[in-house]
Amino acid sequence: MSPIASALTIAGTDPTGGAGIQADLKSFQEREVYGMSVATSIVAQNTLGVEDVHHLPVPFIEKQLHAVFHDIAPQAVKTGMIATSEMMEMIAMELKKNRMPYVMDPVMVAKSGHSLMEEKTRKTIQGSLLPLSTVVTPNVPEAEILVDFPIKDQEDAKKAAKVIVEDLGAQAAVVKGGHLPGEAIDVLYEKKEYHFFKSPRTETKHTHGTGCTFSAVITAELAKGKSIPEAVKIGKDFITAAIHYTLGVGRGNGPTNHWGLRLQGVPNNATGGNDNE
Ligand SMILES: Nc1ncnc2c1ncn2[C@@H]1O[C@H](COP(=O)(O)OP(=O)(O)O)[C@@H](O)[C@H]1O
Ligand SMILES: Cc1ncc(COP(=O)(O)OP(=O)(O)O)c(N)n1
Repeated sequence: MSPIASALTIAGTDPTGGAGIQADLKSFQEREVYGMSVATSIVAQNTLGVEDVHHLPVPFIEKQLHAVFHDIAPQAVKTGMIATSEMMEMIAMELKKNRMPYVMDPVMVAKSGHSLMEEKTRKTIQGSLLPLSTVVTPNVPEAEILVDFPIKDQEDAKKAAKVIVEDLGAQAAVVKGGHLPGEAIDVLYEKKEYHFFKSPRTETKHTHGTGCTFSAVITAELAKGKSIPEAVKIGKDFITAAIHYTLGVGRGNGPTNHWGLRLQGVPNNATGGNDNE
């Protein structure tokens, strides 16, 4: 029997289940990867926005990491919301001791506009976690902060992905295109090559946690031994379906449908979810 692939998410929480470690665990499960999670910050949020944030003490986050690493070794790890430099530096130390494929989703601001990363931490990321990362998955606003220039179109996105790899030290970078107009096109730069992942844009407000879900699926696929382009392709297909087959829950920006990919080809979407045709 082949060993069970397992993945670890190190991120904040979302009690309504659409983002953070809750979304990551749903994504791991959908990809048949055993999911584990370490909480960094407890976030009181829903589809309408963020009410409050409680950062866990760094030693307690470290204890959670040791509890995982001393018992069930993950084959891949991702980080999501890491709010403070102190958290980031401790996590970087732990990831240096436990080397494995590492996806960094540089969560900085929630879709509601609430900051999820302290201002000074935005620069810490470049000297700590970014050089350790196998794949970095910034959206356009996050990429603009990392590379310190505006990203207005696909050419800028290509330039940013290349800078994140060649100047900032990531092994690969995906600059996601959800915040740019037109089709949803993500640009991957890896091994001096570009790969483009394109999907029609679904006109919907229910895109809460799209970045979390996308990066979690990439993590799950890397845990199963897929190449970076293969993992990103599956992540793209997964998030495209998750947005398309929206659940329509929540009074604000609702979550995506983590079983959306299973609905493709199912007549009348027998297992729930609305078809965003
Ligand atoms: N309305 C949409 N329709 C289809 N795909 C989308 C849509 N919005 C975002 N995506 C895709 O979802 C993923 C997340 O992208 P993006 O929204 O840019 O990141 P984030 O969720 O971190 O802000 C990317 O693969 C992007 O192409
Ligand atoms: C705990 C936590 N992590 C990440 C997010 C970001 O989700 P969202 O606000 O939907 O923004 P995207 O990055 O997915 O566009 C969050 N809200 N909470």
